[in-house]
Amino acid sequence: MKILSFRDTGYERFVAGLNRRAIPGDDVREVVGGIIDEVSKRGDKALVDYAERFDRVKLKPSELFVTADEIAVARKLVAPSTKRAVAASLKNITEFAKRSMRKDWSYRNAEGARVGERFTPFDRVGVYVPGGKAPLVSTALMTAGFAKAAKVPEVLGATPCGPDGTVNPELLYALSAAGVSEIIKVGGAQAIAAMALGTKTIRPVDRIFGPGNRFVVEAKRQLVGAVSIDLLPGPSEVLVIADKTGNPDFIAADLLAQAEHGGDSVIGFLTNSKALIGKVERAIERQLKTLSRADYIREVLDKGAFTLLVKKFEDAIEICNAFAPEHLSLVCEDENGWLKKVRTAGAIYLGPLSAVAVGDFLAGPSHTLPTGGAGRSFSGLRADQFQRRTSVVKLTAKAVKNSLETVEEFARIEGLDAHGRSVSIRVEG
Ligand SMILES: NC(=O)c1ccc[n+]([C@@H]2O[C@H](COP(=O)([O-])OP(=O)(O)OC[C@H]3O[C@@H](n4cnc5c(N)ncnc54)[C@H](O)[C@@H]3O)[C@@H](O)[C@H]2O)c1
Ligand SMILES: [Zn+2]
Repeated sequence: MKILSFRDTGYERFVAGLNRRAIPGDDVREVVGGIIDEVSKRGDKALVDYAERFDRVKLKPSELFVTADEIAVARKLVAPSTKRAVAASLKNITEFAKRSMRKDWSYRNAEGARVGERFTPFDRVGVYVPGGKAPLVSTALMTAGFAKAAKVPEVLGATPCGPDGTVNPELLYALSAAGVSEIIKVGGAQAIAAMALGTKTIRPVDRIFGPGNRFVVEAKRQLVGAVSIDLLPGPSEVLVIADKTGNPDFIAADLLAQAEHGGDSVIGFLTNSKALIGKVERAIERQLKTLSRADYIREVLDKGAFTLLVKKFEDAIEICNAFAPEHLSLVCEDENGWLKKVRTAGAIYLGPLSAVAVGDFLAGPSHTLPTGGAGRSFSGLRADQFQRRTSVVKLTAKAVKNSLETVEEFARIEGLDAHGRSVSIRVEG
């Protein structure tokens, strides 16, 4: 793990580099552009070819969908303890979603017109669940669970299948428990293209949700316009900010948990306590010995982890706001005071006991969060993103009359006579 102190040369440059913009590289942009093009021209045939190339599976176009039988088998295979865990997580998700959903409202404006907003669920959405490295059961819930809470009638799930053509039964169970109506065994950028553009067998959706690797994220970005999207949730990251009160064992555990997410993970630890850095390092070494994937985690830490000794605690908060971490663990005295100063983090875990993993699986807010600096411009996935918004305007005779003078003035300036007339005619009549 890289360790830098504010006294070191290179510190300023490193910190400046943490002020990121989520701009994809040329290579990913081109690869994904090509995939979208192929799917739009060759539809299901392209999906079958990419499944063979990237997921090493031979499928026929008729085998792209998970069958009702496969779901039924998954339901039987899944252990009661898994069913309980899925239910516990869905319960919190549903309650959290209910509270963040937008509600219809109206009021009378200055001229006496009734104006308001109406919210209706999207008709058909797509939910991508990554499947490249692990069956992300929790991600199925943290996306589709919100669609269900918002009462979206049609939810198309997409996830890559294994070389034997099957999808992990726990994942199938979770998708079905979260109310997904159809599931395609398609991964990567090609899945996003298929959901956005449609193919012979796959009907297109109105909006696409869910995280993925850089190919998935880039496909969502390129297809905005054909569909809308939730956000750009890519490879996971954590920033831990602690003062001298930080518990080194807990901090080490969170950093190791984050590293477990894999190759592209970014893991940062910021503190104004030099003593804590040494303690956390030793705790990491101690805990690594007890973990089954120690070698792998060590590699991820070497590649993506950094520790910074900042001069003042507020420097850490400033770096955090520039970095816009997906997850922030904030452990310090006066945590509520410092909390107010954090603006760009996707999700904040407050205090020593708030393990990020509880948010990953259970707490209620979606773990689908902006990464790569996108937290400056996007928020995490929310239930109200599954609602389409429409405004409603209703005029009474009095409101038309009261509106006339202002409308006529705008109509005159903009040279739109017919607009003025369409209102005056209602007053005269
Ligand atoms: N930000 C969040 O909220 C959040 C939540 C969960 C997961 N994630 C992230 O999602 C990611 C999941 O990644 P993953 O790879 O395991 O699964 P994935 O399903 O996103 O990607 C697998 C697919 O990528 C495509 N692919 C692989 N190599 C390719 C190549 N060279 N060219 C073109 N396409 C290629 C293949 O089609 C494959 O099916 C992780 O980085 C994880 O951190 C983020
Ligand atoms: Zn995690």
